[in-house]
Amino acid sequence: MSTALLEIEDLTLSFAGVRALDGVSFTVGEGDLFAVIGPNGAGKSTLFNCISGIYRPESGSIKFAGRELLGSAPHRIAQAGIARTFQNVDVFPAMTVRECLLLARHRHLRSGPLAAMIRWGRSAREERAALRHVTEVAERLGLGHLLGRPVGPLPHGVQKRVELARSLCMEPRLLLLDEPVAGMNHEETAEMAATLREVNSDLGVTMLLVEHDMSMVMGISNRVCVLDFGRRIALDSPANIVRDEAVINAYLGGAL
Ligand SMILES: Nc1ncnc2c1ncn2[C@@H]1O[C@H](COP(=O)(O)OP(=O)(O)OP(=O)(O)O)[C@@H](O)[C@H]1O
Repeated sequence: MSTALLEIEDLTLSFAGVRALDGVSFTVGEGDLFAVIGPNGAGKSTLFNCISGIYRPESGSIKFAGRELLGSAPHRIAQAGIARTFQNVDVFPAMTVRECLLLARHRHLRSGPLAAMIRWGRSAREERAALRHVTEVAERLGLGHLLGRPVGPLPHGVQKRVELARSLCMEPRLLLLDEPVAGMNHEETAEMAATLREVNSDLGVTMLLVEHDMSMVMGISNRVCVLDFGRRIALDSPANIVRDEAVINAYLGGAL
């Protein structure tokens, strides 16, 4: 059994009387490729928003590497080592891939604008290191030849890879992936699945994934948590989840 990296305990949050999360608990182990699935409105995005500090749950606890995250601002949570990808790449379309990745990387630098003026030596070194790191990440994700190209006109599948690269430039310990293959064709989905597996095993990045593509989820994850109406209805290996009657009735009957 791996060491616990993310411990979610009894998380509850309501919106105008609707229980978006209702006493949800689970643990993501270091190195896991952990999926959260469930029908529309099950509470998956709400869960991500709680972990990344955008929503504050009414009760419960979210521990990351043993430290309570509840009440921490989103930028503190990111600094603690949790990065997140969004369903759509949220950048200025005219930005190049390089600029987009450098922007993410800059949050990682120690020098702010003032330090950049005063201690330009360290700042220049950090800039060079940032550029090296961004290039390495882009090459690993097959984006090296696109570094100078604007993000806006790139095909959807490539933009999703840029989004993944952007989050990896922050060197996260835990990556929250929000529907990483939504809108992708079969080939792009297979490529993205292989990349995620590689990032998980080669870079040792633990992943928490929300996705509706069930064959992709079952193919890459080692643990699956199923939510329905804000409640956890199952938590098991993919092989057992596809046979679970409650899961089939609530979700997989329609999704497989
Ligand atoms: N900001 C909000 N204000 C009001 N209700 C919300 C808000 N965010 C989520 N909800 C409600 O909480 C419930 C859970 O929604 P959530 O978006 O977390 O589900 P989901 O599992 O991510 O769905 P999907 O698969 O469609 O993205 C839904 O009933 C939704 O309408």
